[in-house]
Order: sequence, then C-alpha cells, then structure tokens
Amino acid sequence: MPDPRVLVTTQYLSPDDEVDALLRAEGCQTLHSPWSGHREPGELAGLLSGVDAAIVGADPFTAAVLEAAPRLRVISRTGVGYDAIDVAAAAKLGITVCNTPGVNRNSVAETTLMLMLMSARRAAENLEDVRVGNWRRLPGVELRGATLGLIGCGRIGQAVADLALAFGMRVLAYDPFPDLDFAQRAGVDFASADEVVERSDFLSLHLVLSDETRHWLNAERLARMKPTAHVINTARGGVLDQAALAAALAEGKLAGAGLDVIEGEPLAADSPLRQIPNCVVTPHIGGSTVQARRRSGIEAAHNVLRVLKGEAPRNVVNPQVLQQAVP
Ligand SMILES: NC(=O)C1=CN([C@@H]2O[C@H](COP(=O)(O)OP(=O)(O)OC[C@H]3O[C@@H](n4cnc5c(N)ncnc54)[C@H](O)[C@@H]3O)[C@@H](O)[C@H]2O)C=CC1
Ligand SMILES: O=CC(=O)O
Repeated sequence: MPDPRVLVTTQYLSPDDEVDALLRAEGCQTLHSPWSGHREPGELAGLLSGVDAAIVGADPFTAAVLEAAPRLRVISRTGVGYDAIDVAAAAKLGITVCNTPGVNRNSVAETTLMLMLMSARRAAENLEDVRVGNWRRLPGVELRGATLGLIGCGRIGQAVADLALAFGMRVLAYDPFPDLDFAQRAGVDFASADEVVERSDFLSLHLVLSDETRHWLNAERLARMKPTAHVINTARGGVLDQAALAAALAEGKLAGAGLDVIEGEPLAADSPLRQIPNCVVTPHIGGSTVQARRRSGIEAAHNVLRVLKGEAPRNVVNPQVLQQAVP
C-alpha cells in the first residue's frame, strides 16, 4: 500500500519520538491528534475519514465513528483495556483491533501497591495536614499479615500478587478462569467471589470492564466487606459503583479507598469522591511510566505495520476479522 496514513491519538506519543520514526521509516505518513478526555462531536470521525490505521489511547470508537472510516484497516491500542472500542462493529467492517497486553503489568502493579500503602497509611489526610500546617500524625495499618483479595488474577493481578507476597501479605483471588499453575507456584489461594470480598483487608480490582462486569463491586458486595477494609481499583472505573463506594466511605463502612480509574474520566469537579478524606484518587497513571509507554508505543506501531503488510498482529482482540480475510 503506497504511503499509508496513520492517525496517532495516544496522548504520550509525539511526532518526534521513536515510534513516529519507526512508522515513517516504513513509508507511513503520520497525523497526531492526542486524546485528552474530550472531543467535539464528529471530530474523531473527521480525523479517521482518510486514514488506513490508527494508534489509539482511550478514545471512544463507536460504531458510528467506525462507519465514517472507509479506509481504516486497523485500530492498534497502546496498552490493554479496549472497552472504549466497539469491537463487534469493527469486526463487521473488517477492521482489526489489537492491543499490547503485558506491556504495563509491572507499572500498574506498582501503582496498585502505591495506592494500597497510601490508603493503609492515610496518606491523603496526612499529606493534607502538612499542607495546611497540622501535625496530627494519623496512624495507619501494616500490610504484613493482612489479606489481599484480587478480583481478576491475569497479568496485572498476578504481578500485584507477587509484590504483595513480598510484603508478607496473604493473597486470595477470584477469577472465573483461574491460573492454577500460577497459584501453586506463587502461593495464592483461589476462592469464590463472596469469600474473597468478605475475607479481604484490601480488595483490589483487576478484571476487564464489559457488560457483565459493570459495577461488579456494587452496594451489595461493598456491604459484605469488613468495615476495616480498603478498596483499590486500577482496572476501570466502571467495574465499581462509585456512588455506593462514596456512601460506604462517608458512613464509615470501609477504612479507605485508592482509585486510579474513574467512571467518566476525568473526575467531575463536583464528584463526592473529592470531598472524602480517606479516598486517594490518581489520574489514571497506572501504565504511565517511561518504560511502559515506550514498550506500548513500539509494540502498537509494529502491530499496525504487520496489518498493513498483510500479516497478523501480535494480539488481535477480534480474531474473526482475520478469519474473514481468508479466501
Ligand atoms: N490503570 C491503568 O493504567 C491500567 C488499567 N488496566 C486495566 O486492567 C485490566 C486487567 O489487565 P490485565 O491483567 O493485563 O488483563 P488480563 O486479561 O491479563 O487479566 C484479566 C483477568 O480478569 C479475569 N476476569 C474476567 N472476567 C472476570 C470476572 N467477572 N471476575 C473476575 N475476574 C474476571 C480474566 O479471566 C483475566 O484473568 C485491563 O482490562 C484494563 O482495563 C490495564 C493497564 C493499565
Ligand atoms: O488503562 C490503560 C490500559 O492499558 O488499559
């Protein structure tokens, strides 16, 4: 294909980085339009109208947007979660969707531990005290000896388990597709969802967001947790009922929460979560390290180049497209 055009919307990729150089060295023309959480109606469809490939972050690729992209052959997600892309609509239109699983597992696992430690040591309140001139020295709890419950024990859940075990925690996990080899090797116990929710001192969410998992941690499950427990979410905001969490924290039914992801990012100016002292919120920085960004950008570019050359990319999330392509 002569001079394929590649739209790049991932916020941290720029026209003068090595990812762009890699694409240009293979004859691609690049067009950058970073996604920062908002676009005017019709803007994305307009950008896509003349491109062959897109390297994307969290932009919403709805069916309507995809239908306005007659040349588009591949959407290459930098990172893991592709819940913002209508994968079924892409498949119908013959557009390959691929992602880069694993590139940010260590970065997200470290973010998870950071949020656990911040919640355990009441970091938000203690830091605010220093900022406003107080010196109350609010006490926290140790991680050693506490039980961590993982909801979802795939790549990131397993990396979190490894770190938590090194901290001396017990680790329980719920996953409908449990990796029993990992559990045995690492010393993790799989249990039912109810048991994990009820026994955890720290409950950490690492499952994929889908229609089935939306608001997985709802008011009913939150009510079954220990009142001394902490909720950590580095998966997707939508797997947690935020209003129910805010109510449980405000009523003292949980000890604290650490959230890297929010339903409807960025966090609304009037969100009750901003007013809750024992809730730490970070702006979706789980995969935001130099190392993870570099790996995801390069791998996403290679996936685009593979599709443009008629080869299979490394991780296709709608493989029915490839089957359709076979004559
Ligand atoms: N905060 C951040 O910056 C980042 C967030 N993420 C999020 O983390 C999620 C997990 O990523 P990975 O571990 O790499 O994915 P993965 O696919 O390796 O693991 C997901 C696990 O969830 C399990 N699962 C599916 N349905 C479940 C259910 N109903 N209950 C419990 N477990 C269930 C799967 O069996 C799988 O083991 C991604 O889908 C993404 O949304 C990923 C990277 C960065
Ligand atoms: O949220 C980031 C991702 O890689 O998924």
